[in-house]
Amino acid sequence: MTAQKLAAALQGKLIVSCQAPPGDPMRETTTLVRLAQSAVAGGGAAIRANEPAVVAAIVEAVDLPVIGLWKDGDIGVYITPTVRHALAVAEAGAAVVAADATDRPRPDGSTFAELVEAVHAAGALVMADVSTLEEGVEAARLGADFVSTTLSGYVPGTPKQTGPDLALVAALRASIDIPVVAEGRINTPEDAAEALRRGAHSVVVGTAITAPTALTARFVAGIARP
Ligand SMILES: CC(=O)N[C@H](C=O)[C@@H](O)[C@H](O)[C@H](O)COP(=O)(O)O
Repeated sequence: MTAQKLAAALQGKLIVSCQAPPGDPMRETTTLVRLAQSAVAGGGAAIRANEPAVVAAIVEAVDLPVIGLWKDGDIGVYITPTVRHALAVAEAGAAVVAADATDRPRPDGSTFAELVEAVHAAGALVMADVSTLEEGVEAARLGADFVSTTLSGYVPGTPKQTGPDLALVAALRASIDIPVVAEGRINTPEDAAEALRRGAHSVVVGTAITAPTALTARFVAGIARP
């Protein structure tokens, strides 16, 4: 699919992230496929999913574009950290490969520009997961098709917030021409609508829809006696 066609399909729409952390009972391929099917039934416009085997199973099971990634570890650059990871996600059938586009060193010594080139050569699009305005501007210059605020709050020096980084959404929207995706800590439908008002092209929601362990813990903390 071309970037223009996909962007048109996702404008103003909800992308549902169907992931589960290591050790979580939901981290099982058929369970994650069911989550993706539920996202389809509820009106989601695309799925974001982790790991080639899960991406492939969801591509097979649902008729929506899949934004794939491959998390490896949880420190430094861990979202699709190398060209090898990116190509495996593209080969699994993802329409879009999401990858860390921060300015930190990548484990294979490659550059984000090389990843973009390799993914495009494999026939997929690229979503740049960034933590700052500068990274988003650079990712757009390097040929990313979408920029997402995924990593704001998770990279040292970026604001720790309980909700989405709406200031980053607005700043990116004012600075680059490619679609800006709001992602990270979108906790409510109101957060999602506000992100669109602030200039997001689409919104990605994960935890608030697909993470019963984290949601249960949130309620448990909410009713704990002080
Ligand atoms: C920082 C990082 O590793 N983010 C990951 C990226 O794929 C996922 O763990 C998040 O669930 C996803 O970004 C959606 O965000 P939220 O779950 O807050 O709606």
